[in-house]
Parts: sequence; C-alpha cells; structure tokens
Amino acid sequence: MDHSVTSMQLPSPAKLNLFLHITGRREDGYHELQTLFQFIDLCDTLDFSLTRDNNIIISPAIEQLPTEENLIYKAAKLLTPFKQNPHAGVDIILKKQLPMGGGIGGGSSNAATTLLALNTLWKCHLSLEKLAELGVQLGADVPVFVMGFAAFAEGVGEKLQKVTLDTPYFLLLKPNCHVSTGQIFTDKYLTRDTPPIRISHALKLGGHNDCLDVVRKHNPEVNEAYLWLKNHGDAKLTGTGACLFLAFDNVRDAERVRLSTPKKWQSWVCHGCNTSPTHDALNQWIKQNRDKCPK
Ligand SMILES: C[C@@](CO)(OP(=O)(O)O)[C@H](O)COP(=O)(O)OP(=O)(O)OC[C@H]1O[C@@H](n2ccc(N)nc2=O)[C@H](O)[C@@H]1O
Ligand SMILES: Nc1ncnc2c1ncn2[C@@H]1O[C@H](COP(=O)(O)OP(=O)(O)O)[C@@H](O)[C@H]1O
Repeated sequence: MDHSVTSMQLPSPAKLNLFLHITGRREDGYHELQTLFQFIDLCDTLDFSLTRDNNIIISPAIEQLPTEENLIYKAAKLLTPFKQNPHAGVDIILKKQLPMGGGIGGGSSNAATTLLALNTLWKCHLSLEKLAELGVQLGADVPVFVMGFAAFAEGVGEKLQKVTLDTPYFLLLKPNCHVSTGQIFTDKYLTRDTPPIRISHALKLGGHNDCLDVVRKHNPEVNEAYLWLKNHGDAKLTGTGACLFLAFDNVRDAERVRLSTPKKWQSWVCHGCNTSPTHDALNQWIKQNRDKCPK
C-alpha cells in the first residue's frame, strides 16, 4: 500500500480559556463552568504510522510519565474496540513543545489528535460526536479539541456551542511553576457562584477567570508574572494556569512586549484560531488520500 495512506502527521494545538466562570458545584465535587475556548497556533506534532502488530508504541517517552498514563496511549486504547482490522497497531512519535500543566490543554489536545488520527487510520468510522463522548472520559477539555471549533462551553466544559471569535495575536507567558488543578478546585476561597451568562453576553462583554486570585495566592511566581503582564494590558490566566496571556491587534506589538519579558519565563507570540489546526491538517490529508484509501 502507498506509504502516504498508512501514516499521518498532525499538529496538536493549545487552547486558551478567554474567560472561566465557575457557576456551581455538582454533587460529585466537580465544578460547573462557563468558558470561552479559543485555539492558538502553538502546537505539539504527532506522527502516526500504521503497523500490523496490534501494539501502541509512543516515543519518546514523557519524563516521569509511565506510557499507560500518557493521554495519547489512553486515547488509542479507547479506540481499539472499534478497529476494522484487529491486528492494526500504531507507532506514534510525539514532538512536544507545549508546556505541561500550564492550563493550555496540551495533554487533552494530544488525546483528541490521537482519536482523530486513529479513527481514520484504523477505519473506525466514528462520528466526531462519538469521539468527543469517548474523549471526555480522559479530560473535560478533550471534546473541544475533538470537535475542532472555538466554542462557548458549559457543564464541565463538554457542552459546546460553536462561536466565531476575533483572532488576535497573543503573548503567552509560562511562569516557572506547576499549578495543581485539584488544589485550586478544592480551595475554600474559590468563588463558585458567578451568575450564569448568555452566550450573546459572553461574546459581547467577555468575562473573567474565577480561579485567578486563588492561583495567585498559591503560586507567587504566577502573581509576579501577572503583575508584570498587567502593566502592558488586560492580562489573563488560562484555565487554572500557570500560563498567562495578553491579546494584541497586531504581531509587531506582541513581539515588542515579548522582547521585554523577563528571561526567566518562557514566552511565545501566537495567533488565535477559530478552527483547530488539527482539523485543517486532517481535512487536507483526507483530500490528498481520498482516491488511494481503501474503504
Ligand atoms: C480548568 C480547565 C478549564 O479548561 O482546564 P485546565 O486548567 O486543566 O487546562 C478544565 O476544566 C480542567 O478539566 P480536567 O482536565 O478534566 O481537569 P483535571 O486536571 O482532570 O482535574 C483535576 C481535579 O480538579 C477538579 N475539577 C476539575 C474540573 C472541574 N470542572 N471541576 C473540578 O472540580 C476535580 O477534583 C479533578 O479531579
Ligand atoms: N501527552 C501528554 N501531554 C501532556 N501531559 C500529559 C500527557 N499525557 C498525560 N499528561 C498528564 O496530564 C497533565 C496535564 O497536562 P496538560 O493537558 O498539558 O495541562 P493542563 O490540563 O494544565 O492544560 C500533565 O501534567 C501530565 O501529567
């Protein structure tokens, strides 16, 4: 078979929570949210090659993360009951660029990219909705990456309404600390009573991040980076952090502020997108391989 139809390279982008409201707490302790998700063009890359040995091989390994806990592995495992050929396996090469545990959803994105790639390579023929339903078991942010459109999200982040947002440039900052999502969501001072808003309100007026004060309190370095970034505009926290971001109308201004960023923090200038770069690349792959792909 033509090698092109047995392998695929896809980008796996990060997301930003443009705002994050906590509107309540469910009986199981999970928090009900309203958030606006936008993708950015800062991406990991995943190479998938079909094999015939029924194995899921991921390289290189992520430091201090056993393969079985890698969300890429978990996503591939979730799809195995749906493989057309029971002997099909996959070799996956991960080129990691996204900082982990930064609130930009790299792990969830990698899981979604894997679901999308293997659904095609393993000919599982599952709908996006079914893939999102499987993916939410791995994390609340997986569905938005599977669906691939910027979205107003409710529930724990899985009830999605497609939106079209402005696509500014962002300066993204990563303070040198790891924020524990669990610690933030169990803090007694976290506010959990932001009144629910309508999508029209969200799109017109935006919102805030209810986690910000608690994250700043637990993580002095996030606080320091926030105060620094705030000198340049409306600095925001994504998810439960630690990453912070600031929007700009043009790339020049974003680059100018980035050049003055203290060197102790990683920083990137990136572009907001309304469709996931994974979907753009997958659609391109499908177009190129349509005639070569056996049904
Ligand atoms: C906050 C958000 C916003 O996009 O993103 P990140 O900051 O992680 O990127 C997500 O909702 C993160 O969802 P998810 O990825 O499933 O969270 P996990 O890290 O698995 O959650 C760790 C712990 O936080 C608590 N948790 C998480 C999500 C939620 N809606 N309510 C919660 O109470 C739970 O106790 C959970 O065990
Ligand atoms: N492929 C993966 N990439 C990144 N993190 C992963 C992956 N698989 C599992 N994880 C775990 O998920 C955690 C959260 O990762 P990530 O999604 O990048 O952060 P966040 O949820 O804060 O945006 C990591 O700290 C790591 O332990």
